[in-house]
Amino acid sequence: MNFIRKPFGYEPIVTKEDLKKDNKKKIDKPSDWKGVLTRIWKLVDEQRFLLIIVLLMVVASSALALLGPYMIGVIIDEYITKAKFAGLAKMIGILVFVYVFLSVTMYLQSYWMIGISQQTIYRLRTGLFNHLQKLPISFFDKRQHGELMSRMTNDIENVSQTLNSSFIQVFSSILTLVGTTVVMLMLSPLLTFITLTIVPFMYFAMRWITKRTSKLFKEQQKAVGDLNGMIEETISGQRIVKAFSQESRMLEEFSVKSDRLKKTGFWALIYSGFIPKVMNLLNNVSFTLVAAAGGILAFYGYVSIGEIVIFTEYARQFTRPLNDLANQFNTVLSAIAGAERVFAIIDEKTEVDAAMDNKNYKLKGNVTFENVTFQYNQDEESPTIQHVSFHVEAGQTAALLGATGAGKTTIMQLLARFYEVNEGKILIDNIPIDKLPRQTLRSQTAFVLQDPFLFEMTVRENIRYGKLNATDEEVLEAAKEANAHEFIKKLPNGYDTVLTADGGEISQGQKQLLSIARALVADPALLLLDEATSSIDTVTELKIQEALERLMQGRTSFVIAHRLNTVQKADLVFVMEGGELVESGSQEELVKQKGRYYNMLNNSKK
Ligand SMILES: Nc1ncnc2c1ncn2[C@@H]1O[C@H](COP(=O)(O)OP(=O)(O)OP(=O)(O)O)[C@@H](O)[C@H]1O
Repeated sequence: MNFIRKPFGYEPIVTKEDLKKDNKKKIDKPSDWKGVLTRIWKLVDEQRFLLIIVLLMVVASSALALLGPYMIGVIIDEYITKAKFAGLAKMIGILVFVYVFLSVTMYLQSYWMIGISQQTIYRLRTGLFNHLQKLPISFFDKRQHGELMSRMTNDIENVSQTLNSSFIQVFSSILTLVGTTVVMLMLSPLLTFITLTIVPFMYFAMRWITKRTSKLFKEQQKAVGDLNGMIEETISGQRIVKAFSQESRMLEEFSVKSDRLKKTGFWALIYSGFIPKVMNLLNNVSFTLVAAAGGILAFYGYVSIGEIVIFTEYARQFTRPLNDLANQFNTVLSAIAGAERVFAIIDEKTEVDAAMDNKNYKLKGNVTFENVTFQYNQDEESPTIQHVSFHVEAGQTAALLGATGAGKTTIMQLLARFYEVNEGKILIDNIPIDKLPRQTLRSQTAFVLQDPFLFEMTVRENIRYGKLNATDEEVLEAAKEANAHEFIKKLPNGYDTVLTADGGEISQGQKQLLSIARALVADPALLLLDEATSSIDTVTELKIQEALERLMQGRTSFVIAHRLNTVQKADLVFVMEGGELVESGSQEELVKQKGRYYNMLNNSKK
């Protein structure tokens, strides 16, 4: 049976069964909250002095919040009912001062706490980003980009929000609760008992509501995530949507998701809207009870009118921190869980270079593979690369051939030390690759990929990405050599044209030319090229060929070749099959062997 009835034609969202299930699952909880809190504390503790001031401010504001109502009671009993108007003005003056001072302390505590939390978050965020930069490619292989983005944004934001407000709120709520109870007990245990009778009702009412709202808010978040995912996909895949005339189907799908969001949003707001109303109702009941019981007690002389006023004020103050604590509980837990996920990434092992002896080594470019075997995942049945051995002299060009999935890209990735080999050795200039610091190796290696990645910055900066300290002249020179200068000149702002992310407004061929210019600026000893397969017009293709030939001159180059022309110009040809190097040698040697390369050659001529 559905739990929520159906006004306004909206379908019920939460059922009793859902709530039962949800109770079992519970919310996003950290597994080691003590460890996480200790680490957050270490970050916050860097600003210990400011933190102590904030805590003193919280103590001061909680005390002032207690003092205000107490003074009102005293003013009524000692001045108004006794008609002592002479000292009244002074007392009112002090009372005003107390409330002004209360506001000042509250403002200052949140001002300084926001400072502390922003500084803490800044360090956490920078630490996380810094760490991400040092993680091996294999780490990124295993994770979805969206998930990592969520760590960088949502989880960090969650921790930030909690530090901003929850820290002060939890501390001041506890102080207010304890302080109010103590003072109330001192004034009248009986009225205190009457005031506290409201607490269990409040607890059960809040539990009833939050059980439903937390489920609904989670549903709403999921619906928002689904909808955003779909919007992102539809916008980035707009060409495909249009090409396959899928607009109406996308619209239908969108309507379903959007409708789901409308319904969950409706119920989430309806239920959360109950909270202040129920609290208000219970407050008023408490107020009435205290006023009625207090009136009777006052009639018999057990309490004064001033004390009743103090009690009614305290009764009101009492419910707020209770409510705050209940609200903060889940927020704090989910922030700790978020922080735990952030710390889990920070604890991931980075790429460490054991040896730094060859830090300034200048590569010549002799490359040797000695019986190399490599596997991306240890649980896979057979290795991706098996017993591969070859030698390429400095300055030579080696063409890699083979069907899709044969392992050509993997050879390149191993050469850039994106992954470590499982067996065998890779030597560069006779130095084992793991004795060359990655930075030294990669700064002298350039990749030119089929679909080069361009950043959302100017053309000039995109080229300079290969060597950050390159002068404008060097960039210009590289662009000219890469045959890119002509088209760059025609862009709206020439070299200062800002490209959209991934160079959406320039052609595939032009992207290639830019990436060749980028490689030329870097002046690498080792070149790793993946020739474009996409059809590029003959003029651009010739330009690319010419630029590549210039780029390859005097450098050791590995080319995943898709054109016969490229293969024929190579000094060595490697044929890969199922992760093995099945043929290797010069053109002539392989033709003579009449093996796979020979067959490929004949097939391409047909
Ligand atoms: N990051 C990775 N994690 C796990 N397996 C991978 C990874 N990258 C590639 N592989 C697998 O390794 C094998 C070799 O892939 P590789 O990309 O080296 O082939 P390729 O010869 O370059 O193919 P293509 O010409 O299609 O690019 C494939 O079976 C592929 O699925």
